[in-house]
Amino acid sequence: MSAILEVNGLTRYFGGLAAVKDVTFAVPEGSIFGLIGPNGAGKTTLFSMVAGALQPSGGTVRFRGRDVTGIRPYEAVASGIVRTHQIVRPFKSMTVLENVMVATYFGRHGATNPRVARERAMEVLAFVGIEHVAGQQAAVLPIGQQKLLELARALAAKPDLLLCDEIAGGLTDAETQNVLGLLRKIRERGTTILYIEHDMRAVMSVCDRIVVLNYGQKLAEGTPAEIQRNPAVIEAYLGTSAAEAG
Ligand SMILES: Nc1ncnc2c1ncn2[C@@H]1O[C@H](COP(=O)(O)OP(=O)(O)OP(=O)(O)O)[C@@H](O)[C@H]1O
Repeated sequence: MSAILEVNGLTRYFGGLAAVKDVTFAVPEGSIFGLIGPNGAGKTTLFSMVAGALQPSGGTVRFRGRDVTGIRPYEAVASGIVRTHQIVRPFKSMTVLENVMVATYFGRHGATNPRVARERAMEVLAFVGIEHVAGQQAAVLPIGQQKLLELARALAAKPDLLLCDEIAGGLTDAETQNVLGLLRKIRERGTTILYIEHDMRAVMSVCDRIVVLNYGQKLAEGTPAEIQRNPAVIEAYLGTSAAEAG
């Protein structure tokens, strides 16, 4: 299977701190690819560089073989790279439907008029299962539905590569299972997913392959089974929880 995304030697400094340092991996097209690591490991920084929100200090990002290092966020979306945010940020005074309609105008094959935008937005809301709250104000949704709205907004831009940042954070077990089912369906429809998640059970159950970051560097890469028995990964996580407990 060919790689849709290749990051090579990707590096980002904040002052003297290397938040991401010399990270290299390739994401196979059509996979769910996990990005995990203890707090502060550099996951969101790496995501932001792929999404064009943050300039790398070094290294390259290639998407479908094309060098997209340092592109602007709108260029990333236009080329098919779309992210969700860990902290969801809907337009709060707009309805759920309006929030998704806005997103349909962006991305490849963007909507060209309100009728198309509305139709497409309703389709996406039905896909994630919140079409029944389409007319509600986004601000009043409970967290579970806010996360689904965040996912719907990203999908409305028709990504080829969906960057999914802790979509299961703060959800109940049942809500998490629902979201994981949606990620699998999204993969079935041909969209590749790069997935940051703290919930280990979620990551292990849904990912085809996983990269582990620690202190900004790649610590390990492999299948969920390989990662679960990797001594360096176990130590990084136990070390973190021991430090937190202390
Ligand atoms: N804008 C910034 N300015 C300065 N330092 C930053 C900035 N963004 C991130 N950092 C630092 O870079 C490191 C990596 O942070 P990052 O948010 O990428 O980690 P993470 O793995 O996503 O963490 P978490 O799991 O807690 O979300 C941390 O030490 C963080 O404090």
